Parts: sequence; structure tokens; C-alpha cells
Amino acid sequence: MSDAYIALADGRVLEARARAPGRTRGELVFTTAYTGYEESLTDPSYAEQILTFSYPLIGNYGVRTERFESESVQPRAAIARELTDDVAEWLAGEGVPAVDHVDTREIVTTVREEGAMACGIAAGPDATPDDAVAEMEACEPMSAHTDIGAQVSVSEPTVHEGGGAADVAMLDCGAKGSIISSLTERGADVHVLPYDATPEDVAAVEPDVLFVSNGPGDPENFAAAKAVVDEFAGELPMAGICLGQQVITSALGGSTEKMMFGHRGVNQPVKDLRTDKVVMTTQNHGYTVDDTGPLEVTQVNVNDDTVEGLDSEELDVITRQYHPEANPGPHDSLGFFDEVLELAEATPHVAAD
Ligand SMILES: NC(=O)CC[C@H](N)C(=O)O
Repeated sequence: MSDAYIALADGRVLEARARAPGRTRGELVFTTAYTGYEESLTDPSYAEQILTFSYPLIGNYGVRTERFESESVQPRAAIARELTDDVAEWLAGEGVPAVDHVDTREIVTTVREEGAMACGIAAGPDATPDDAVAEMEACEPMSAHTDIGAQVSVSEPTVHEGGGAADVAMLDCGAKGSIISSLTERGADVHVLPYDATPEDVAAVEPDVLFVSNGPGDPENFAAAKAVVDEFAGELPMAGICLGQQVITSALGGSTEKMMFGHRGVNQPVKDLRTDKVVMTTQNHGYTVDDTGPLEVTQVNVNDDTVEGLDSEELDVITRQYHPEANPGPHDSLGFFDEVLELAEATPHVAAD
């Protein structure tokens, strides 16, 4: 007898085993990462999503808070072929439903063929298939979560000191901790500001560079961040990762679009068009830049040609769609943070008025 059910938007209900009880709903996505489950499960960009691990065994090296990317578990639920007790107990303790003993190959194939979709989960002794279907039917598309930034951002400005080599104003749209530490380790002070900070809030920290973080959901729902980018375009160097690339591009006159199932994993090949070199990258995104506006494409995804890096010498902008900070994943692209700080040192402070 099953004690967990996964309802998919295409009408199927899959049976599974409850590892952490509860009922929930979210956009069903998958990651092919074979390591880094603690980092993925605490990555704020997974808010409002149900994360399926295609790698069959999740949890085999325990759970350590040192590897967390934020303070809480971010996806609404986790699905794997086999979850260890360590991970199941962690998720249960956090109140996040988790299920295993399900054919994750079927889930991945479905999402690849039909796209990221609404999903409902009911797990625990009293769970029924109808409970999972009711959750799935109540699931809203990602773009309907218009204030998703509020779920994942700091509510007050917070400073992370790195030695004062540069002042980075970071719009926290759901920043991974290792993006902040990649900058402080290089000597920068990072002023983490709420996702809805105003241009005045940004000017008040006298930044050398504006950094728009990664984050969950539809980038078009981050209107305040777009307004900040618009205000400082051409005056302050800017950098962004993932949602940051999308928000900066959109604010500068480009556009974004939703992908069918996105890129989530740690072996996405990215080619730099200037050097012709390919690096392996960590990724977690479901939207992509469509029209690049005034920005020049510097890097592309080798698998599907989507935009991976953008640049503007005139506007002092540099962005990446993938995650140069890794965690989990390869460290091939850490040099991005050196480039960001080079931009920062090139320009004087913006005065607060
Ligand atoms: N990791 C991210 O910043 C993700 C950005 C955006 N939410 C997307 O899915 O494309």
C-alpha cells in the first residue's frame, strides 16, 4: 500500500512512499545534479517548485548546515528514487513533504516532453490520490506569484564585510549565500538590500557596483529591481547572476521568455564566444533571455544556444545565466567574480543625496 501520491497536470497520479509527510503543490521541475542536494534544497530560486532529483540516491553523505545556501529548505517538496534517512528527517523537521520509491525516470521524461507543470503531493498515513489531485488543481503558474521576492529576500539591509576593497550593493531577490561569500572572499563589502529597495536605498550605501542576485519565479515580477537598474544604467557598473541577468536585460529594454523545462544540473556546457573555450557550469533556471536589448552576447549554451553571458562595455554591465559560484558543481567559472570587482574598482562612488 502506498502512502504518498504525486498528481501531475496531465492527469496522472503516481504512487510513492512518504518520507516526510504533508500536502503541497508547486511547479514540477527536475535537476540532473548527482551531488549537492543540500545546496539545491536550500537554493531560494527553487521557491514554489517541487524538485525531482534524477540521480537515484540522494542523501548518501549526510546533511551539514555548512553547505546550506540559505537558512531554510526552499522547494515546496522533494522527490527522489531513494532518499536516505538523514535527508528525510531533515525535510520532515522543516515541514517539507518528501517522497521516494517512485520512477523518477518517468517524471523526468514527462517534464522533458510536456514541460514544467503543476504538481500536487499528498504524503503520510492518511494521504489519498484525491488529496494530491486537489493540490495540483490549486497550483498556480509561476508567473502568478507576483510577490515571490518577499518570500526569499532579507527584509532589512544587511552588511557582509570582506575587507572594504569595494562596496557592492546587492539586490537580494533570493541570493544564494555563496554568491555573497564569493564577493566577500575577494575583499568586497556586500550590502545586501531587500528585493524591493529603492534607488535611494541603493545610493545610500555608496556602491561601486550594483549586483542583482539569483531568485525564484518570473523575472518580470521583480519590478522594483528593474526600476533600480533603469535608474543607474550607465552611471554604475552592474552585474547579475541568473534572475539577475534576466532582470538587468529586461530593464535595459530586452525581454525574457519561459523555457519548456529549463536547465537544472551541474554539467551544462557553456561556450565563451570570445575565447572559443567551453566550461561546465551549474544551472537552475526556467526562464531565459530572449531579446538582449543593448547587451552583447558573450557566452552561449552549447546544447541549445540559449544566452549564458551578456556584456556591455559602454554600460559597464556583465551578467551570467548560470551559477559561477557553483555550490553544487564545477568551479570553472569563479573568475566571473574577479571580473565583477574589476568593474567595481573602475568607477567612483555614486554619492547619496
Ligand atoms: N536561479 C535563478 O536565479 C533562476 C531565475 C529564474 N527564476 C528562472 O527560473 O529562470
